[in-house]
Amino acid sequence: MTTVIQAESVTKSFSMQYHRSLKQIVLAKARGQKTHEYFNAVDDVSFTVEAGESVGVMGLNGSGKSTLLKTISGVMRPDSGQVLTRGRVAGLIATGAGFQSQLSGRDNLWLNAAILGMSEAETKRKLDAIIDFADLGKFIDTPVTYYSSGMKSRLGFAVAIHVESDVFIADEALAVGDRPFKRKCKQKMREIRENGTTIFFVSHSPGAVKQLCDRVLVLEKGKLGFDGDVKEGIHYLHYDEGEDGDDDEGFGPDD
Ligand SMILES: Nc1ncnc2c1ncn2[C@@H]1O[C@H](COP(=O)(O)OP(=O)(O)OP(=O)(O)O)[C@@H](O)[C@H]1O
Repeated sequence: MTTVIQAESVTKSFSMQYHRSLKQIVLAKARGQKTHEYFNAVDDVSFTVEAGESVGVMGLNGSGKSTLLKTISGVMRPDSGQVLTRGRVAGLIATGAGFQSQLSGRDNLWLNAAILGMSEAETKRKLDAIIDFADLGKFIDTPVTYYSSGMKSRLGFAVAIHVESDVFIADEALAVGDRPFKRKCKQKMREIRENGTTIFFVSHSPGAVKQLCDRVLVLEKGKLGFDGDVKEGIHYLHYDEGEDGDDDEGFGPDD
């Protein structure tokens, strides 16, 4: 087995600001009050992912999922611990990250492809497929500044999903497209998985995680609370109770 992601005691902390203006900060300091506090968004998280595994990352809002994803993609550095990855890591970390709003969708496609490490030849080869996947019609040649958030998401995802990668990482919260688009993304992610690409997928949707993943990590206030079987992980989170057990959010179950 080949390890493609190795996270060792990964910790990322942020500061929580209590005041917005300089005046408030100065007043608070003069009164001897705290102006900010540090907290661990990701707290001493360790795990390994083997090549070909499809791992879901679940947890309540603010539990550190996106932050963990960013440390794996290299967008953020852990404050302590380390993340080692093998091969090309690509995916959707932030909708429209790196988009230049005054440039057209087509120009941004080239730009985004370059940012994600695609060569000119690779982008040329896949251009039609990416444009076809984004399905933005004439809007592909209008400035991105006029795009809706869903349209940006379509373009970002279309590029990311066509990058040949060893590890594909995706934050489902960023796939804000409409239902047919989500269905298309889900199908594409299944294909990627069948091709043997390792998947690291942040989701709130038990249905999507059950369909796409063979293992789940559950984060709790930045700590790794569970690592193992998908059904057990969903049960650990109590996401299998009540009506939400088989939701159709995100890339959820087939329609
Ligand atoms: N750049 C930042 N600066 C300060 N705090 C941040 C930053 N990014 C995230 N946080 C904080 O870190 C914590 C974890 O955030 P994160 O986005 O990783 O959570 P999440 O599990 O992905 O949440 P959600 O399910 O709501 O998307 C939150 O308390 C958030 O406010």
